[in-house]
Amino acid sequence: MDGKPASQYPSWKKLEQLQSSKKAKLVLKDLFASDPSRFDKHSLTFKSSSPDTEILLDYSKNLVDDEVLSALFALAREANVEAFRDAMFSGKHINTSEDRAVLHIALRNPTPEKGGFKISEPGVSEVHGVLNHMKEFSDSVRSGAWKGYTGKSIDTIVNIGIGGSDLGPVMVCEALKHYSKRDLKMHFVSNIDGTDLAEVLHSCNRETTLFIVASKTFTTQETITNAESAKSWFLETAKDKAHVAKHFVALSTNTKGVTEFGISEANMFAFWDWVGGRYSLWSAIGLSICLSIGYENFQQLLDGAHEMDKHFVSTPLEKNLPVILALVGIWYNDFYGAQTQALLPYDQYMKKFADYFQQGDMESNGKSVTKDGSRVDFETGPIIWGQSGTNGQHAFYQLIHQGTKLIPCDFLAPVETLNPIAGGKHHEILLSNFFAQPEALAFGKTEQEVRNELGAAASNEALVKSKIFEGNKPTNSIMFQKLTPGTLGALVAMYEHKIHVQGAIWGINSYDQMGVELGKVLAKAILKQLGNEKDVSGHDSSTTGLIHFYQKHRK
Ligand SMILES: O=P(O)(O)OC[C@H]1O[C@@H](O)[C@@H](O)[C@@H](O)[C@@H]1O
Repeated sequence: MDGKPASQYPSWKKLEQLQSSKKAKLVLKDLFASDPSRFDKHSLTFKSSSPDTEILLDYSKNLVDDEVLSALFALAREANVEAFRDAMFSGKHINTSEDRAVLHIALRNPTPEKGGFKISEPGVSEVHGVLNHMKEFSDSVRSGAWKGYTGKSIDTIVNIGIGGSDLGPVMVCEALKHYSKRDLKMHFVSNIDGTDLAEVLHSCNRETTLFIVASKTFTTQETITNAESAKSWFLETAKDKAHVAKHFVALSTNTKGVTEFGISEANMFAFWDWVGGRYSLWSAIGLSICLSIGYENFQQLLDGAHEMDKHFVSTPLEKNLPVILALVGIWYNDFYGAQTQALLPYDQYMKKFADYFQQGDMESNGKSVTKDGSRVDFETGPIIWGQSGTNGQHAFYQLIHQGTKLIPCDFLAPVETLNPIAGGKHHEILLSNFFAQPEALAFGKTEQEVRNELGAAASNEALVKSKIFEGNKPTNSIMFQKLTPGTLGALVAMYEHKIHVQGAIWGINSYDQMGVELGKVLAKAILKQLGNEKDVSGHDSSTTGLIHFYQKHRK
């Protein structure tokens, strides 16, 4: 909690010993054979009544036994995970490098009278006022009452933002498309590459398009440049700058930047410096989500997340879903040398889930010094990747099954589909794959099984070897009833807290992102030198050569 390197905890040493002494014994086939109640022992259900949500976490297919699990829970206790969690929830400035509280949990917190957590930090009491503003505004746009500069209703939303000001809204709008207003087109522009904006503008009508400029700092080069270009495009026909107010709104913590851009404060939706970009979808940054699915559904998303917050705060570590995910993740990341973690949702609506948590996890825990500035002597955040099933099966699962790398995987699926087409046939096939993959990964196929299958062809030794599945590949399986806003909120919060717990154990600051700065600074300096070959200075020969090549060949 105080930045002590994790490798100094007694249980860390114990886990190292367990890994080397037990590795050969931690074989899923044997663990399941010797304990018929393994699933019952190592699966948990999260339930919440508001909104109605149930999530099953089956972590029985992990390379753990009771001794390993108890050492992992001991590690969490030695690292003061509970105290660190409580420090976050009470508004302590756990983002030490920036001296900030970390309070995305306050964004989905009901008022204390309605049972919310008591948090005293400037801004927290304003949360519900901003939510009301978001409700009023989104209701008015969705009902058609909000008119563009020629008196027509809005039929197209363009969210301009990048990183946390893009990925959360994109992921949630995609995940909850089933609940969306289908006649309101949603677009997201993030890249500074002009192609991103240009392609979106092709399908927009200036009279009926609303631009949301989403930027916590309102200084991000990509977003401000895209927003300026969108404004110029709009003014090509709207002409009068006064019309901007009907077509541009801002989501930001920077009132000055917003008003200087030409958006009035009345059209600004505020949030606060204690909301990290990658934790901001619950804040005003979620306005595009409200517009797409309506405020009631957005509120359900927040409520689902809050229910998971309550679970995280009040459940003993041994029954705590985010804690268990974090600990088994650490087991592979730090003791088995696993470099990555795959997120594999068997729900097409969740196709952006892994992309979203690439930022969520990798920007949070991609750190190599602890909070007190020591270089870590262990591995921190994993590489997060994945895509929706079954597409991944026909692309990269080969490597997970038979490659040389250990890839712990989380499989996620709904019991019920939102699109039961062909009498539910698609969903049954989808789920049969969801059940089959972790089974195949865990139990594999032996040489003998391959020989029996091949019959006479088993004389081809190379063929036999190529068909063996070693198995013993660890997975978590997560099932939920169906993808409702509340369930999605709970799932996202579960992974947020997983990241928090891992960061706490590693002693790193999960809430700053210094690693994104250097490239930005260098790009600004280089931009000034691009005009003239003679201005290019201060670089290595490779960078200079590349810039000169560009300058020589540009038209
Ligand atoms: O929301 P703004 O301030 O434009 O930042 C957008 C993104 O910028 C990046 O450099 C990171 O720092 C992200 O965490 C952040 O989400």
